[in-house]
This record gives sequence, C-alpha cells and structure tokens, in this order.
Amino acid sequence: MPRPEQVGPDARRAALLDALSRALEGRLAVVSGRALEDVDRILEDRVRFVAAVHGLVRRGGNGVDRLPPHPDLDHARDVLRDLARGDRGLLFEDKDLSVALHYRNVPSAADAVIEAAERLARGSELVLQLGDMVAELRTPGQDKGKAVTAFLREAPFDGATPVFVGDDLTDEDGFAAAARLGGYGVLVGPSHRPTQATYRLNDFNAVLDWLSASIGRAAA
Ligand SMILES: O=P(O)(O)OC[C@H]1O[C@H](O[C@H]2O[C@H](CO)[C@@H](O)[C@H](O)[C@H]2O)[C@H](O)[C@@H](O)[C@@H]1O
Repeated sequence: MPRPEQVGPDARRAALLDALSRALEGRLAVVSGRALEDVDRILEDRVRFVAAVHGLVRRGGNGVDRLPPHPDLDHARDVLRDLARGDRGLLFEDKDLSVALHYRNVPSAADAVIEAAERLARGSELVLQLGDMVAELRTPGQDKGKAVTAFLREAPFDGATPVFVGDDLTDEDGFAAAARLGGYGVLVGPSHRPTQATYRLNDFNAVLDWLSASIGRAAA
C-alpha cells in the first residue's frame, strides 16, 4: 500500500483471527511496528494481546505497558518532518515513541533517507530501525523479541511454544526469540535475505492458507 493508513480491516483475515484465537484458547498475540491504536483499528479490536511500536508498547494480561518517549526524538522528529516537507513523495509518520520516514512513493530517495536516519542515530541514543521502504528512529529498550519473551512469561502464554510470523527486518528479533524459547519463526515473502526464521512462506495468502489448514486439523 502506498500509505500506511490505507491498510484496513479485511474480512478473511478477521475470520481467521477469530478462529485462530479459539483454536489456541486465546494464546494469540499480534506483535507490530505500528502504533497500538493503528493495530486495533486494522484488526477491529479483535486481538487482546498486542505489542506495538516494535515492542515499546505492550498490552498484556495486566493492561498496557508503555516506555516513555526518549527526549532525543524531538530533534529526530524535526529533521524527518522537514525532509518530508521538502519532498512531496516522502511520508512522515509519528508514533510518539518513534518517528519514521517512508520512501515507498519515491524509491530514488532511499539513500538520502537512510543516510539522514543513520546520521540521527549516530548523534543520539535512538535505535535505527530500517524496514520495508522506511527508515525509523525509535526509543531504545525494547524490540519484538523482548515483547515475545514478556508474553511467554505470563498467562495465557506461559508454557506455550511460540510461533512468530513476520515479513519485515524488524521481525528478526521476534524470530530469534521464538527459536530461543523452543518455537520457530516463519518469514513471509520471496526474500532470500539471511534470517533467523526457520521456515518461509511466499506471501500473505500462503500464510492464511497455512493457518486455515492448521485450524482445520486442530478441530478434526
Ligand atoms: O511490524 P508490522 O506490523 O509489519 O509493521 C511494519 C510497518 O508497517 C507500516 O509500514 C509498512 O506498511 C505500509 C502499508 O503497506 C507501507 O506504506 C510502508 O512502506 C511499510 O513500511 C507502518 O507504517 C510502520 O509504522 C510499521 O513499522
């Protein structure tokens, strides 16, 4: 999708999430780079356990844990927002605990965006997170792997085998944590990049097919 907010609810995904949650007796969590409100909007409040902004916000059994935004974000926000103002195709995203600049609509700006983000990371305590046509600076202290570990420490996930499905660079921490905790990661996409995932599926539809078949087998 050209713009992050164009991703919205999807009927097949929604039905599958409901069925998956039932089959797993509630042991279903979504671990995303998006803001918590954005995840809830896209999933229509279907999923209770959510880690958002790459784990910086986590809604577990005892409510929402949220790290405070790092003060260095103020400067990064100004710089990235100015860059977006200067180029009509660049898209600035503010997630409070992180700021991101998307170059999906102007791929030729990739080097300039990444260089600017690397410079900001070098001059601050922020963590540089590269993703799918996006460079992001985030508050340090959490990642998707730490979010998986935190979920596995509490009900209803304690004692479960973690399976982490993802398609982006930021998902590598989640794959590593799942493997460390006795489970595995599934990388989605044609990419042959080095990965900590154990398995790979071609695309989103392959994931839906795999999960539908697994639920069917569990119910049989
Ligand atoms: O961890 P995820 O749930 O996979 O979220 C990763 C990022 O997703 C969004 O950006 C990506 O999707 C957009 C819509 O397709 C696309 O326009 C963008 O180029 C992608 O990077 C979201 O905007 C980010 O905040 C998330 O980190």
